[in-house]
Amino acid sequence: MARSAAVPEPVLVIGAGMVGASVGCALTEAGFTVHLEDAAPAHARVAASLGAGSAEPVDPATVGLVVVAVPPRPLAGVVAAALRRFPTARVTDVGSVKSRPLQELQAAGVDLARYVGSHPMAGSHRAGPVAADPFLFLDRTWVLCEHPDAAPETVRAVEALVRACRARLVRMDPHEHDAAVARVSHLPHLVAGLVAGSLTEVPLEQLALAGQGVRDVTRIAGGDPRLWEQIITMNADVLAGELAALQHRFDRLRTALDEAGDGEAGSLAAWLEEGRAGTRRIPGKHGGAHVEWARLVVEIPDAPNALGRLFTDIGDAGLNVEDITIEHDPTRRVGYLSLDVEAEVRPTVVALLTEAGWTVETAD
Ligand SMILES: NC(=O)c1ccc[n+]([C@@H]2O[C@H](COP(=O)([O-])OP(=O)(O)OC[C@H]3O[C@@H](n4cnc5c(N)ncnc54)[C@H](O)[C@@H]3O)[C@@H](O)[C@H]2O)c1
Ligand SMILES: O=C(O)C(=O)C[C@]1(C(=O)O)C=C[C@@H](O)C=C1
Repeated sequence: MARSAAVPEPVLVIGAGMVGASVGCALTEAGFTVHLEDAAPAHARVAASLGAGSAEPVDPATVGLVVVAVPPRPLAGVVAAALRRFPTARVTDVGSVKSRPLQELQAAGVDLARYVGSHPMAGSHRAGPVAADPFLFLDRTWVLCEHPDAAPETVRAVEALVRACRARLVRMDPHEHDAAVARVSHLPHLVAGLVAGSLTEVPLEQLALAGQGVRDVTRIAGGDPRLWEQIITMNADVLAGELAALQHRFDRLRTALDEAGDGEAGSLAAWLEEGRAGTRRIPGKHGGAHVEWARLVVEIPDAPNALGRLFTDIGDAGLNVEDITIEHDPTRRVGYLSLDVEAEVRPTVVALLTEAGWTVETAD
């Protein structure tokens, strides 16, 4: 992988957990020298063994960039200490909340010329270095939250970090950032927790029916409660307003349900339609507009290289497949490959594959 210029080296990642170790892996993969430090030294060692950098101490005078990837509560203290310990290094952090840590640093009178906060909008419900992924940030948004005291070279160093991790840079004021993540990250996490929490009271024989729907809605609720308690607490003021708006939606749902029970399904249909409209507003890949995928299922004979032939046929036709899943028929010696393609090209794909001799089932 080619090195992108201007990430000041060596880089020191403080907090070698899921995000820190992923930053280390991405930078190491891009050819940069990375050192790792963690309050739990075993985390730094595990991250190093996974290719995130070196767990050996670094000469403080040489450090070019410090990436602080610790939980939100200790974050400002760790940033302040890093500015003292590494006198020529630029410092950033990847914390999920941006206003409170900045306020804490400003209140402590820290000189912030060498610090600017940032936040990669990529993560996982898993914690610790074992969840590290060098491609975590690939084509994901990474928010840079500038403040008036940040020196231009500091901003440039963090821009270079984002580029080296192959993410897409977005600039936002810290307050604006916290308002946005309250809506697109923190509130969704709380709502997932509401649904998942209610599952603790569902009998096991009912849970046995769980399909993909409930898994999709609850996955993020599996995140580390110790981390999320800190994220939510540090953005609690903004979230209070979001919860009030949600309560209003909830009340509308109650009324719509009562009306539906009385044979008047109009407002329930409108409520559901609004939900669907919301899903369509979420940007698609590469930050582009939402794209509606259409699914088709191809029967794959249990024969040598059947999958290879299918992908050759798809590739020869110049078609782009967005996602695939494979299921095996329990009774016949065939498998079923589900292909997600752009809705508008589905008829073309069906026609081409049928012509090439494949048995294609469509949902219609
Ligand atoms: N989890 C996500 O999806 C996600 C995504 C983007 C940003 N973030 C942010 O990234 C940061 C790290 O989150 P994570 O998911 O990697 O958590 P994690 O629990 O996987 O890792 C945190 C690491 O920090 C270490 N640590 C804690 N206090 C420390 C201290 N004072 N000094 C040095 N090391 C310390 C822990 O031992 C742990 O290894 C948080 O601020 C979080 O808000 C998380
Ligand atoms: O994918 C997940 O598991 C996440 O929750 C990642 C997620 C998000 O809400 O998108 C969570 C918190 C972070 O601050 C950034 C990213």
